[in-house]
Amino acid sequence: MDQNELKALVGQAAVKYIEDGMIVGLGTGSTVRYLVDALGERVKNEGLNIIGVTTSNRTTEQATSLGITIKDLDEVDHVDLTIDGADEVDPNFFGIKGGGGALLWEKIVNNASTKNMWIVDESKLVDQLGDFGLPVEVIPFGASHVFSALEAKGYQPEWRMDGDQKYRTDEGNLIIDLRFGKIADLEQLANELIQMVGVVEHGLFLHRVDTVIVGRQDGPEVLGRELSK
Ligand SMILES: O=C(CO)[C@H](O)[C@H](O)COP(=O)(O)O
Repeated sequence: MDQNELKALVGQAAVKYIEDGMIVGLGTGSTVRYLVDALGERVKNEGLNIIGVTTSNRTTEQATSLGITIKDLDEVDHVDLTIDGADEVDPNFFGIKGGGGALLWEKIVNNASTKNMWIVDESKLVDQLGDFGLPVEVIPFGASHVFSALEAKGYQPEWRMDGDQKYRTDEGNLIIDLRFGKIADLEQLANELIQMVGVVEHGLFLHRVDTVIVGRQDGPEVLGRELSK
């Protein structure tokens, strides 16, 4: 199986954890696209009655086109289960997210959710986080000063680009990718970044996930707390 087939495999495995009546957080990315396709099938064929809360405008567009009911996070009082992708996952289920630029809404929906599941192909599993790079979302006002401060710390920042323009998140913010390789102290870096004025969020997701479904050549492997299905 190639990487896309492994992504499809975990998307289809994860949809089985969605139960009638749930409020479901829907992540962003190419792996989650397969999940949303499979969820659309269940809504259409089984009459599954769920409410989705999305983490990006992209996911909202896909889900609504498939007949999935979507509400804003502020219209619901809780989220039962959020299923999202990730860019790197370590043995503690700590991860890096934001490769698709949706890290801020993803972290907010994750935080509102009773249970969180990640779906990844096996290439995303690493011993130590960092080689992917670490996305940091900053507000546009004064962003070059945040960039310079990150440069001065030796974090090798790069602007996330969209063609010849700086990439804009759904929230209208900018993303700076840090490229300094493996991260020695995750908690320390997470605290340091979130305290920088102008930084809105970073892509380190620590202590945030219960279950990871990994797409392997011999089938999906469920790691961590098995959620009922
Ligand atoms: O964090 C994300 C978007 O902000 C994605 O979940 C992450 O980039 C994984 O994407 P993909 O499933 O396309 O590999």
